[in-house]
Amino acid sequence: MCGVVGIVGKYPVNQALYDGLTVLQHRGQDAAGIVTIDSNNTLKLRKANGLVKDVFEVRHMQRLAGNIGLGHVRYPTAGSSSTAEAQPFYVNSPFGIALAHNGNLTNSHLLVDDIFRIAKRHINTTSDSEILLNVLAHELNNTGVMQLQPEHIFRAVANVHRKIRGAYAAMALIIGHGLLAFRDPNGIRPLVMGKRETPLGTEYMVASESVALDADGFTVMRDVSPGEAVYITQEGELHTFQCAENPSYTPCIFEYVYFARPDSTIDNISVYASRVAMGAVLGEKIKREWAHLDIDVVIPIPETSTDTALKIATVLGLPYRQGYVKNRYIGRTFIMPGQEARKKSVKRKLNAIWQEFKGKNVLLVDDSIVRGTTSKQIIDMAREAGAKKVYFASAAPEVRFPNVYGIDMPSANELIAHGHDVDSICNIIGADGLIFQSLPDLIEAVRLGNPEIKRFDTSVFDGNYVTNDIDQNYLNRLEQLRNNDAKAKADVAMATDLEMYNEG
Ligand SMILES: O=P(O)(O)OC[C@H]1O[C@H](OP(=O)(O)OP(=O)(O)O)[C@H](O)[C@@H]1O
Ligand SMILES: NC(=O)CC[C@H](N)C(=O)O
Ligand SMILES: [Mg+2]
Repeated sequence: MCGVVGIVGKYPVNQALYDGLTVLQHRGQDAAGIVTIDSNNTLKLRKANGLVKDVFEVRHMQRLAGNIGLGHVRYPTAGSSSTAEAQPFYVNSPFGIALAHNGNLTNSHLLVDDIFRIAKRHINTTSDSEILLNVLAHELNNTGVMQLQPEHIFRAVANVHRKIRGAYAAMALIIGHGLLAFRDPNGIRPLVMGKRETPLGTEYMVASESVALDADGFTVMRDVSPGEAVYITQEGELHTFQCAENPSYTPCIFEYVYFARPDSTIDNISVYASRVAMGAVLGEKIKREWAHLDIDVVIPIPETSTDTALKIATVLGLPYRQGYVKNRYIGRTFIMPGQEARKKSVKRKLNAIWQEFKGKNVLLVDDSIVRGTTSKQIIDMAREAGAKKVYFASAAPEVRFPNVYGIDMPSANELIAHGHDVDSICNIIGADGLIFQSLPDLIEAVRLGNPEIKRFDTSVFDGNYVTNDIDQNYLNRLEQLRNNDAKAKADVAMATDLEMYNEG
């Protein structure tokens, strides 16, 4: 998952972009970048590996001049983790365009050849986002005009929709024009727009999550619709248009389970309320199926599961205790790039308060069990702290299928639930009992917030991919490209291609 933010303002936007990225940090911890257009119509870019606070020093911020810009935090799902694939990407023709992308294209392997043959465009990295930028650039070029009008831009986006598949919430700065943002026709990844009034006029902002708008004092106008494009000219005129032929509203349900911040509202659904609702339905299931168990206390696994766990405790009429303390200086473990890093970080990140465990039957609650890295270690910790019995509940169903839309779960074999039933997962993680939310219950909990959404992308749970273009061959290829070994090799290889991107 990545986070994107773009602003067309009346004042310098560097600080607001930085602040927006800081509150989207949970969506990507590997790299960050900002690009602005200054008063000479020059793009100013800074991107590097690392957290937002480490990537941008004062000298970089001073360089990022201008009233219009965009930013990105990266969690790689294609290519490597190297700086060369940090975003935004840039192409000089037509006009000068810089692009940032959240999501993952599912036909990028088919597009590279076409781009070279038809558009004579060279792709220098293995990032799907560089491909997306070049497809967009080619379509903008094909309009044949020097000064693009909104209809030219929207026609270009319509053609991009026709050519690319997969998930994309993307935004581009076009020199001499403005900021363009668009969302894939299934609305898999989130995108929201807002505005802020100033003495010099209205400023607009588009971002992955509403929390970025809150942080910058923008009010939410609405979500960008699946397939829709939003174009804000450099002068601050807003244009929107539905560019997809057959849009469908099928957002990724995993945003609500894990990715998004609870204080965000995505597609009119409060992430926080959806997590509480997940606790309500799972609490009822536990009541029905585990009535015979003697649970003393409900303990969340910080951070994401806390809202769900509190609700479960309320439904069960049991105490809720913060039995684990989270080290606030360690990031999210799941979105770390390699399994070794993830494993090591769990113990550095979480520590048990033994008094909450000693002699008790505890029910641990997590939002999801994906590779089982967290649950296994956390259960060991509970036992070491003296727990008598350790039961485990997951607010999401078993994750059995790879994700192809911007979450880095490329290989079914890395998933603990792949090929295992609940009893054997329970054995592997070492729990005395394990219960999962059912998929219909999860969907119901999230849909409560917006019943107009008829379907979510639930592919990691049921293997039904909303873009209808994923077959076993695709999944095999993905697995080969992105299993742990392949990723490590790609990182080493790309690291030697970097120098051209490495401006200080
Ligand atoms: O089964 P696994 O492969 O371990 O993945 C699932 C775990 O990873 C995430 O936590 P993370 O530490 O990333 O973030 P959080 O602090 O937001 O919960 C998630 O909340 C689960 O705890
Ligand atoms: N998680 C994402 O949205 C990743 C975006 C893009 N596919 C990349 O790897 O950079
Ligand atoms: Mg967690």
